[in-house]
Amino acid sequence: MMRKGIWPNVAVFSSPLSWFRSKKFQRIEPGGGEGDFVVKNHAWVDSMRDSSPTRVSLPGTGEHNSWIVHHPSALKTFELVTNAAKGKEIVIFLDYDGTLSPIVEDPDRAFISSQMREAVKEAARHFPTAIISGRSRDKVYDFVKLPELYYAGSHGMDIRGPSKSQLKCKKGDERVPFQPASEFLPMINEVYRALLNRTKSIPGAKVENNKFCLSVHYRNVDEKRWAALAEQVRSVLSEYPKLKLTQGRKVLEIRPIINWDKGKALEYLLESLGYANDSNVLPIYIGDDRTDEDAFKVLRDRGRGIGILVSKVAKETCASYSLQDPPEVMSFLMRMVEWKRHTSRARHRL
Ligand SMILES: O=P(O)(O)OC[C@H]1O[C@H](O[C@H]2O[C@H](CO)[C@@H](O)[C@H](O)[C@H]2O)[C@H](O)[C@@H](O)[C@@H]1O
Repeated sequence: MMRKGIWPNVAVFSSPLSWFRSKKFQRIEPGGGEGDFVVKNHAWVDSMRDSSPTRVSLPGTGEHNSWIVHHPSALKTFELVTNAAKGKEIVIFLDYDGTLSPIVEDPDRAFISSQMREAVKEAARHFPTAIISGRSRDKVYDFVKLPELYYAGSHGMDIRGPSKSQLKCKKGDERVPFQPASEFLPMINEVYRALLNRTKSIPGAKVENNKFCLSVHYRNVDEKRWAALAEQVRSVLSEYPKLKLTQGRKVLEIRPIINWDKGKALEYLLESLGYANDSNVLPIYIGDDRTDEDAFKVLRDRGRGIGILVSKVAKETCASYSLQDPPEVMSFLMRMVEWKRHTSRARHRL
């Protein structure tokens, strides 16, 4: 199942379901010697190709059917969700790309629809709601434009609460962002410039500065040039042992080696909201990408909370439910709001 990867300490998997079987694939530590870069057999191309979920088992296949039994649709089994939510304070966590907005070719044009914005706005009127994204906090805010939300940008390394909200952060002034990787800012900017320079000759490559982390996109790079792009990234990173590489959907993500991820951000936000060890709270996390697995895992390990993977195809995941795509995420949010209104009205009638 598992093959030697392109990057030092990264595994490459022969089937998409095996992506998630080891955490090793997500944690790609730079700094390995030239010999660690396994160019032979083009294993690295497989790794980059595997980050696209189009090669996985599709609905209707046996593999998908058995997967859906273990990760049922959160819409089709909505009652299971509301049964778990009865009498609990719900907190909603949302990923951005692939969850609130569809995956598109140009990362700068991954707009949220006005209907989705409205659904998120309504959700935030009834439940504390946060967006946890790999993008910079400012960029995700520019897309979503809802001041009433919590935003965690740079994979949770830049967290800020709503400016005008009745929600109170227990950790003090919610308007001061929490930035556990602030010391890495100069290094990230330096690496951003180096990557811009080293990848400019590769048509379609795009380097995105997400403030405390960077993305190198290869969605629009001819597959024949992926090797060249990977080599440039590897070579830059080999000079920065305090940075590591992870992979998302046709993107190489570079970030500081600190013990912080979307799962830690979720815990931080729950604590800030005063729900640290509260058995009366039910966090719901919805996301589509590998980095969201850190948050799903936190919920699974706590034994409280609901993880929902956005995917049309079977993938190994720590989430317990699934939704197919952003339109289904929107329907789910609207049903949560409808359910909340209904239960509040019923309570008032008592
Ligand atoms: O945590 P997320 O909010 O899901 O951010 C993860 C990455 O999302 C963006 O890239 C992805 O979406 C793009 C637009 O649809 C797509 O073109 C790209 O191929 C995807 O990887 C964002 O641009 C990255 O910086 C984030 O790391």
